Amino acid sequence: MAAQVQQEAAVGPAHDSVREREIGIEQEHLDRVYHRLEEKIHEAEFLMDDAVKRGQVGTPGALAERDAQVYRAGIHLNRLNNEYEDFLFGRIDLLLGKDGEKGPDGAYTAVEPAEGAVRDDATADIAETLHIGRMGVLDEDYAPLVIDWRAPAAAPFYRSTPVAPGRVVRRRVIRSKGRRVLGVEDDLMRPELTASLDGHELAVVGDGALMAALGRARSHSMRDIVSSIQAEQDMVIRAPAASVTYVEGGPGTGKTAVALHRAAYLLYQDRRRYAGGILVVSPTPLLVAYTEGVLPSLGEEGQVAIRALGSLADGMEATLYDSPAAARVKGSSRMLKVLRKAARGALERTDSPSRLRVVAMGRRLELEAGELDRIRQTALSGTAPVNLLRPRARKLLLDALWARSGAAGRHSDPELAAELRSSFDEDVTGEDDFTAFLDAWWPELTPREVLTAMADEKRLGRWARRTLNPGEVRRVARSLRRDGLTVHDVALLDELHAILGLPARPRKKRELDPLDQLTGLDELMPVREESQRERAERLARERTEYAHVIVDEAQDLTPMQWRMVGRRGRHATWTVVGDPAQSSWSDPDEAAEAREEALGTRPRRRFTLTVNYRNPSEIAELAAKVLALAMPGSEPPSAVRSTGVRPRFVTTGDGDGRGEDRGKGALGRTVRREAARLLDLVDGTVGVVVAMDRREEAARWLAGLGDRVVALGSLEAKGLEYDATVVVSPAEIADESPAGLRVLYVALTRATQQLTVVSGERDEPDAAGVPDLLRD
Ligand SMILES: Nc1ncnc2c1ncn2[C@@H]1O[C@H](COP(=O)(O)OP(=O)(O)OP(=O)(O)O)[C@@H](O)[C@H]1O
Repeated sequence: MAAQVQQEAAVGPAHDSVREREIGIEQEHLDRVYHRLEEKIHEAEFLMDDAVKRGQVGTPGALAERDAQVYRAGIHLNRLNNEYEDFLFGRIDLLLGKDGEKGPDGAYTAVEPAEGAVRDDATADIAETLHIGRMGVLDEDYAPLVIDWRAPAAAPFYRSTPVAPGRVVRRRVIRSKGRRVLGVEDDLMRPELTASLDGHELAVVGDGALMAALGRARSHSMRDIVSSIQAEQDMVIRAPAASVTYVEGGPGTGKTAVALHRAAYLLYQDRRRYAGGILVVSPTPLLVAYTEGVLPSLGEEGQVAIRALGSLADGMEATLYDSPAAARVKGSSRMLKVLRKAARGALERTDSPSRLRVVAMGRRLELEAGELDRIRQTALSGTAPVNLLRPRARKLLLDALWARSGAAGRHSDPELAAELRSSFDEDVTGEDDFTAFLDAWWPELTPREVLTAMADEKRLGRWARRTLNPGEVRRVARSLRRDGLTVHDVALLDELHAILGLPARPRKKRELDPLDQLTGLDELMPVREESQRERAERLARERTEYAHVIVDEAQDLTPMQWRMVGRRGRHATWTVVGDPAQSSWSDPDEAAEAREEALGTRPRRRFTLTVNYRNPSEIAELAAKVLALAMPGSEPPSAVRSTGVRPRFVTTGDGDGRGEDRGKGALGRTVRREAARLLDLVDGTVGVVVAMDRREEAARWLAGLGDRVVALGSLEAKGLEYDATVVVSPAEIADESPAGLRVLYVALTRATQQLTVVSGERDEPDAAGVPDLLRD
């Protein structure tokens, strides 16, 4: 709601000369900021040069000094070389604060105005002006030229509203590119006041920065929202990192944007604590690619790993999808029982030896199949990791052979008996036959081997008895016989990794670097052989646990995926963002249970986001009809703007359909024509969303239309957005799976400007082309 209130409060078109003057004022400030930055660059370059010279001395003292200098200079250079758009983007003009105390960033700390700051005749003086930007800059007297957007002093820029203005009189968004100020947009938080700054009345320019941001064309990369974060979003971004922060909100409420800004905020707050890494879990590689530019634009990348669910486990990169029926079984927590049995059962391979023969102390000893089986079962009792049980199995084999040898009763003196036994063990284990037997009979299993064994329907049927029904066994076994890994296989492999207890892979030896001793700070260094990105990648590969875990689109994680993610944040704090109404998982209750288990007993702090910043109201209203079917009684978020353009409905039919184009291939031709039409109407991207098994076909329909348009399966559309979308056959999408209506709700909420719905016959369109599912 905050956004709407602010929009109404914006004061309309100011005179052009006022606008020019205000832009000039901000330009002067930006010039000062750059001047100061240049001084810092010179200082940094000097420090770097000097440090290199000192480094040549080579004494330990000089080395430590060099480290500290290089480190400080590196921070400056690294940041200054990243000249982002909107380096400086905000300004607040404030009334005198209550207590007149200043915080470490040089700004007054009071949130509320001092008594008497507003005079009886509703006039007031501006006592403090703060500029907000991507990083803090102090002038030569340590007064703030720019406040970092994450600093406490910047909070009123985001939090202040006309209902609760605090000290803020005017909130200004400044648009700049490099060194040039392009525009300013003001919101008055205290419109009833006549406020003066340096003896002049405060000017008000523009008609709303938020609307300008929302109306911008979309590209294939998400933009940061640092200059227009809304109050309810800011509450989430700055929530303390204790325990679990849980955020719900409908489509387009900014959950993904908020989650990413929160990562940047947490790093700013406590960089040392988050040296342990922040993991952002995303549902698809497409969403990872879409969002991965946001953190670098906020000046953060080294410590944050954004991973798709299919790439979360070591070295895997799964992009294939299972059929909904197979996915439903593979994602279910029932698989845990099956995997435990499979991990044990997979020890019995077709080439497993059925007898053990050794010669010890001059005697030929033998263990038969029955005895070996019994030993295996004894060794496997309990829940210890299978690969770690090999020493126990080895010991049991030796016990059995010892019993066969008849030597057990030979000595009554315990010391002599122990000596004899130990030389017996040495004798046996020194034999190549014994080692070869052990390797074949108790091989060290890998998760892949076990998963491959599960592709055998008969064996899987045995391991899944009383857990899965025969139809489910068939589906899982068949899906595992396919080439390539599916996204759901990755969670199974990760679980098997835990069940088997593979010894950790030896870490690659790294050269000793004295800079590494500056824990958690070294990723800021620019002058290194390894780039920040490479380092982040390497750390992410080596890292198995994180200090903070952010789960995006949390409603979609299956129980098995929750277990996988949970293992990466056993000692972490969490931010979990999602929308139950968009869940593509068939059994939300089962997933909720697994989520609760992964998050443990940590206290939860809950937030709800209520404003849809993506869809115009015309599209949001249509989507709400599907929401009412998918989750009766749930409230859609309220759309913040309207475009006046209603969704367009087009019918078609292969064969003898009722659409304009009825011949064979009519659907493809129609979709292509509609996509081309939208490409003409919008400047940015167009997404064509189809049922999952039409993906390849749809890519062919769009061939040659250029890279502003993409074809997507319904599940791939998750979290993404486009200027315009074509949703193809709502009925096909809804019928795909038990969660089909919720998936359709996702598909219908991807557009920022225009939506076209193309129906086939299955959609039963009415005379106006509106499909059955989208009618009142
Ligand atoms: N305060 C804001 N200022 C400007 N743009 C915003 C703001 N909040 C959100 N947006 C924009 O709205 C769009 C939707 O945001 P986002 O993708 O984070 O929503 P979401 O809640 O994750 O949606 P979904 O549930 O559909 O995935 C994005 O383009 C985002 O940049």
